[in-house]
Amino acid sequence: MSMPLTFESVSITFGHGASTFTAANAVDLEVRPGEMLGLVGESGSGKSTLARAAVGLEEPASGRILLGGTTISHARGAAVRERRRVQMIFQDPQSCFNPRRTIGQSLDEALVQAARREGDASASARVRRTEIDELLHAVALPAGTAARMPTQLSGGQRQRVAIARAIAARPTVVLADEITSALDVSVQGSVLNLLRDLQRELGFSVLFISHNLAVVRVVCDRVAVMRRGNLIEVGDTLQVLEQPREDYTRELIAAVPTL
Ligand SMILES: Nc1ncnc2c1ncn2[C@@H]1O[C@H](COP(=O)(O)OP(=O)(O)OP(=O)(O)O)[C@@H](O)[C@H]1O
Repeated sequence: MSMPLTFESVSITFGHGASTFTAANAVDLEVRPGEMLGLVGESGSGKSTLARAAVGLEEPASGRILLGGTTISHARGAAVRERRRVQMIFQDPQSCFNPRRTIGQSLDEALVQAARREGDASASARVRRTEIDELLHAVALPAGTAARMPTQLSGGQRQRVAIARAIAARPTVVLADEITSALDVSVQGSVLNLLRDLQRELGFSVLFISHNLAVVRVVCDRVAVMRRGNLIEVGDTLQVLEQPREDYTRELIAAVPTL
């Protein structure tokens, strides 16, 4: 199902009173159906915080986040199930798996949740086992991976499983937060290609958070630039990277020798 993910004047703060820190300041941003939108900006500019709010890990102090017509920030009940159409993949794939569950159990849980949300009768365990094999195949891992524990996998393998789990949730939007920066350079490209191939095949949109402007240039349709909690520029990738409107964007680009 293709729907935009919309941030409407979203502010996110940490702390209280005089020590209140604004990590996101009235951000308006739309991730359009099917696109790959890059989100760039220096460390601490609020990129992760914004993404985390879309999956309920932070709560906006004001503004709201919508998926299609449904408000998914401050979500309760049915809206929480809707929000699972937004899936986040983190930099460190180690931390987001239950260490006591096999990979197969984690994928199974995502399949069951998605089936419930869609109102499908949850398929039998045998059918789900086949689906798990297919998911692992889609991310180029052997079926035997299902029986393994997260700690028994390499970083690159775990990140493939994280992608498989996101896909199992039948996502409308995938938030990819620095998903290759903890990986060995030799496997970064294959994980990125995998995400892009699956996006094309399944049609979800991606918010691609990255410090690597060279990669953003290759994979993203549009780019949004954040600075100190403010969204300062958004546009087509080539326009933003070749004819930036903001000095800050120009400085960001100048700091990357490979461009
Ligand atoms: N739980 C928290 N409590 C207090 N401050 C926080 C918390 N989470 C984030 N921040 C602050 O909010 C700001 C934005 O952080 P965020 O992680 O969103 O930045 P980022 O742009 O994703 O940075 P990076 O590129 O380094 O990941 C930072 O100054 C950070 O210190």
